[in-house]
Amino acid sequence: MTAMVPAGRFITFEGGEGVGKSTQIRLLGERLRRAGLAVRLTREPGGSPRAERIRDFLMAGRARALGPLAEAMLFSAARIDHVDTVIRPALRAGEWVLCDRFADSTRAYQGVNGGLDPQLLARLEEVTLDGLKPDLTVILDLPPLLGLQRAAARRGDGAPDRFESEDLAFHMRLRDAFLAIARAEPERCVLVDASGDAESVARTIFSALVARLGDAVVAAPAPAAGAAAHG
Ligand SMILES: Nc1ncnc2c1ncn2[C@@H]1O[C@H](COP(=O)(O)OP(=O)(O)O)[C@@H](O)[C@H]1O
Ligand SMILES: Cc1cn([C@H]2C[C@H](O)[C@@H](COP(=O)(O)OP(=O)(O)O)O2)c(=O)[nH]c1=O
Repeated sequence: MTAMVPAGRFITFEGGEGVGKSTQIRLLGERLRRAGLAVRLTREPGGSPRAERIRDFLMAGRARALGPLAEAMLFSAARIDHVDTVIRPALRAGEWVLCDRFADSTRAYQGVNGGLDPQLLARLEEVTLDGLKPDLTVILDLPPLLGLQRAAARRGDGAPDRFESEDLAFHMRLRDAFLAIARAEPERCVLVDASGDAESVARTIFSALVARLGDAVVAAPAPAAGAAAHG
């Protein structure tokens, strides 16, 4: 008889450009590993070999000419592979999956991007996720100009990608779209002010996580002596 593995937890990070998602995922991942949990960091679009190929196409802006609906479908196609081949198997194996962007990014970016019927987008999300729902979604909030400045500083001389190059009005609407998601689903989402330094934002996120999923964090097996905090 095989021992029952407790199911993992699925935590997604969302927000506009340069809000600090990658930084915070890394910090939370390190902290959860130190607590003895098996942690998997992943991202969208991408996260599996097939989805990464779709990512390259999307981020180069090559799907833009196909129009907003086709672009939304490509993000969803990448997500189906990522969910099936990475996220669900990891959760079944008891891992804590931390994902940099997920379905809320399609709601916000493709919703703001243009003229799509919200009901159609909602239906697309439903068939794409097939019942999968994050246990917690951290929405990082920052004034768009600040996020774009952070993203530009990170990029250096490189060209802005498909959505960084949209105008400021787009990024203001995007912020409102994420705030609306946080308001509409308070049981799933936690809204975090991302304007502080990385360590203080990380502390806020960890407190929220303990408040929402505390039992699971506390029930984690103690890390083995000398265990690496990464890997
Ligand atoms: N709290 C913070 N304060 C200032 N700079 C930050 C903070 N968090 C991240 N950064 C920096 O801002 C840039 C974007 O952060 P990143 O984590 O890559 O954001 P995202 O994944 O949301 O695009 C990086 O250069 C990062 O080092
Ligand atoms: C997952 C997803 C991302 N996106 C956009 C958001 C980002 O501009 C881009 C992902 O690029 P990425 O380099 O991961 O950006 P960031 O560091 O801001 O997370 O794709 C969508 O438009 N729809 C989606 O469903």
